[in-house]
Order: sequence, then C-alpha cells, then structure tokens
Amino acid sequence: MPSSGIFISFEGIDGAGKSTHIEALASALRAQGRTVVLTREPGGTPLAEKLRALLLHDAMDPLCEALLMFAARRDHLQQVIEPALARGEVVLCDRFTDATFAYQGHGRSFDLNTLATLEHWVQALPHGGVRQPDLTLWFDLDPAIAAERLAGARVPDKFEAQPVAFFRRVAAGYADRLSKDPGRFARVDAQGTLETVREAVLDACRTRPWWQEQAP
Ligand SMILES: Nc1ncnc2c1ncn2[C@@H]1O[C@H](COP(=O)(O)OP(=O)(O)O)[C@@H](O)[C@H]1O
Ligand SMILES: Cc1cn([C@H]2C[C@H](O)[C@@H](COP(=O)(O)OP(=O)(O)O)O2)c(=O)[nH]c1=O
Repeated sequence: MPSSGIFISFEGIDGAGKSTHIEALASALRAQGRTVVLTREPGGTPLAEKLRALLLHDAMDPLCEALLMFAARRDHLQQVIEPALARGEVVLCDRFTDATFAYQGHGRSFDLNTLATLEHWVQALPHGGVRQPDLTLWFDLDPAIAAERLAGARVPDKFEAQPVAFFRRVAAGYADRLSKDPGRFARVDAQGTLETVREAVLDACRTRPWWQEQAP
C-alpha cells in the first residue's frame, strides 16, 4: 500500500488507447470518493507544456530530446505530482519515464544507462529512493493496428509520423521495462473493444490493495 496517494501511469505506443481510457478510470476512482489529478507527459505544468511543444514538433538530437523530456518531468514532479501524492490524491499520468526508455532508448537507440542515470537524478525522493508509479498500465497493441486507428484520427506529430518499425522497437522497449519490474506493470491487451479494454483496466486496478482502501 503506497504511504501517500496513488500514482498510476498509462503507457503504450501512439494510438493504443491510453487517452480514451484514462478518463474512464478517473470516473471510476472519483465514484469511490477519491480526488483524481489527470495529467500527462511531456507536459502537465506551464513550463513542461512549453517543452512539450518543442519536443513534439522540433527536430533535435537524441540527447537533447532525452534531456528535455527529463527537464519537463522534473518540473511536473515538483509542481504537480509530488504535491498531489502528498495530499493523498490519485495521479493518473498519460505517460511517464517508461515512455523515455521505450521511445528515446529503444525507438531512437539512445543509451539506456544514461537514461537510468537521468531517471535516478530527476525522480530522487528527499529521503532516498526513486519515485516510480504504483501501477503502470501498459496498453499493448500491434503497431499496425495502432496505425490504422490513428489514420485520419488526428494530424500526426513528430513521433506519430514514425514508421511501424519504430513502434515495434518502442513496444519491445515497454516489454523490456515490464520484464525488469513486473510487479509495477499490468499489461492490458488493447486489441479488444472499448468495453473489453475498459474492463481490463478496471480488473488490473481491482487486484491492487489500494483499490479496496477507503479514500482519505
Ligand atoms: N478499443 C478500441 N477499439 C477501436 N478504436 C479505439 C479503441 N480505443 C481507442 N480507439 C480509437 O483509437 C484512436 C487512438 O486512441 P487514443 O486513446 O487517442 O490513443 P493514445 O492516447 O494511446 O494515442 C482514437 O481515435 C480512439 O477513438
Ligand atoms: C513522455 C514521453 C513521450 N514521448 C512521446 C510519445 C508520444 O508520441 C508523444 C506525446 O505523447 P502523447 O501525449 O501520448 O501524445 P498524444 O496526446 O498525441 O496521444 O511524446 C517520448 O518520446 N518520450 C517520453 O518520455
């Protein structure tokens, strides 16, 4: 049981269904009387949203991209995530550090050890340890299906415009992160209908001890 609030991240390749399902989980948690903060990365604060605009639309080298992702994350943690968790709230975050390992690390082949160093700096807790989500919902979907879902749905940004081969590497990156911390992850089969996926998300939460706990 987390000592403060509950931190849940939503992960997966673009078009896997994260944004669609984050709202449904927020509603279910609010119905339990909890206060829910819905946020996203890169972004979630005025500064981090400015960095998001650069990251999603400007060309840059992989180190610059990784540093800006973590700079945005640092501000987001300090301004939004840590204060909300300290108040005992639930933070639902559309992407967190697993995305950096999957996209910059596996997608762009950036050095994973450097990312791990940045992760430890940026997510360090004042009394030791490293902030990580209590639960990471990984929406696992075949990149070809995700591409079909996205076609025509919105104007692609820098990442969404990548070929299917890039997203296959990103998906392998998520699988690698899961294998290193299986207790934190729940893999959600994102191929089903909206209703099936919604139930899978709720099922993944129902198995966690905090689901039954009284809201503070
Ligand atoms: N289970 C599903 N079946 C069919 N289409 C879906 C499903 N989940 C999401 N979609 C559609 O796929 C597109 C991408 O979903 P979205 O939630 O924006 O993905 P993400 O946030 O992971 O990029 C949207 O048009 C959404 O309506
Ligand atoms: C958080 C994060 C996101 N990204 C990428 C993945 C996405 O393509 C993009 C923005 O994520 P996202 O908010 O999921 O995009 P959208 O709202 O359009 O669905 O940023 C990284 O490459 N590294 C990261 O660390």
